Amino acid sequence: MEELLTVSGLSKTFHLSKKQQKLEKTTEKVKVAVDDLSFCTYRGEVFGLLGPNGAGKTTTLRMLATLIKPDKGDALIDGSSIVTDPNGVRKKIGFLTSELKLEEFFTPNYLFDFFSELYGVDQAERDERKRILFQKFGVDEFAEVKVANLSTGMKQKVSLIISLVHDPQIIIFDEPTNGLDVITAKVVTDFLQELKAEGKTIIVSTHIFSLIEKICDRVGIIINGKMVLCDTLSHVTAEMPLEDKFFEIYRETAGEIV
Ligand SMILES: Nc1ncnc2c1ncn2[C@@H]1O[C@H](COP(=O)(O)OP(=O)(O)OP(=O)(O)O)[C@@H](O)[C@H]1O
Repeated sequence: MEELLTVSGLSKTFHLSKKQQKLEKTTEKVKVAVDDLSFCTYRGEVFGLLGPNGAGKTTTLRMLATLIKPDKGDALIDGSSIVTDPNGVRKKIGFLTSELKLEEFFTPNYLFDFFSELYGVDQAERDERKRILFQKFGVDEFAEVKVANLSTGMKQKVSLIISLVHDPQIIIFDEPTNGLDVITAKVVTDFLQELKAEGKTIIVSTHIFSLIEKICDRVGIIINGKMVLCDTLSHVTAEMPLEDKFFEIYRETAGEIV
């Protein structure tokens, strides 16, 4: 199996403002969000990063997507380093987060073309990809409607499509079904399975056990910024269901659940 993503000792600490200290209910001035994290992802697999709120999933994926820099460590994505070659990484990945805000004034059609041009996608290729993706997600009817007037689910579908304009081989999704209604969540989950069938490598973060069980080949459990278990889903669930295993590990590492 070929390692397509190799994460080595990634760490990220945030300085907390007074307001953040209050929100986090702490007097500590810093927060270690990601603590010496290492794992790998093989070509063509779906890797799930599972963890509770605040575990460090989003921070990890934002570092992999080169949106923020690690304090320590590195990750190689298809040979490109997130530290020394962020532009190389950006060409190879698609990054989607439920927090992605599309510019409300523009239409899906305009945004697709805009981002395709940004990535240097050939026009014929762009039009064909747009036709397929717009049809698959029912965006064609809304192609000329301003983002501001789209429903939340439709906005999320457009964000997903936009993240794929350059047909990336590696797709990084932060909480892909967060905030979606059940129908849209299913469309997105089914699509992830289609992408996997096409041979794409997918990294998803989630706190939803069923999503991991449905689509992931391997899973990494992250608690308090540390990777506490990383293995194939079949190994992790050999003795008990994923949810039970997760809580067993959680009690061992973070203490009793209150
Ligand atoms: N920009 C920031 N400044 C200060 N603290 C931050 C910042 N971003 C994240 N954190 C803190 O780092 C920790 C990890 O956050 P992160 O968003 O990575 O967790 P997560 O596992 O994605 O959680 P969730 O499921 O709630 O999104 C949290 O305590 C969070 O409050």
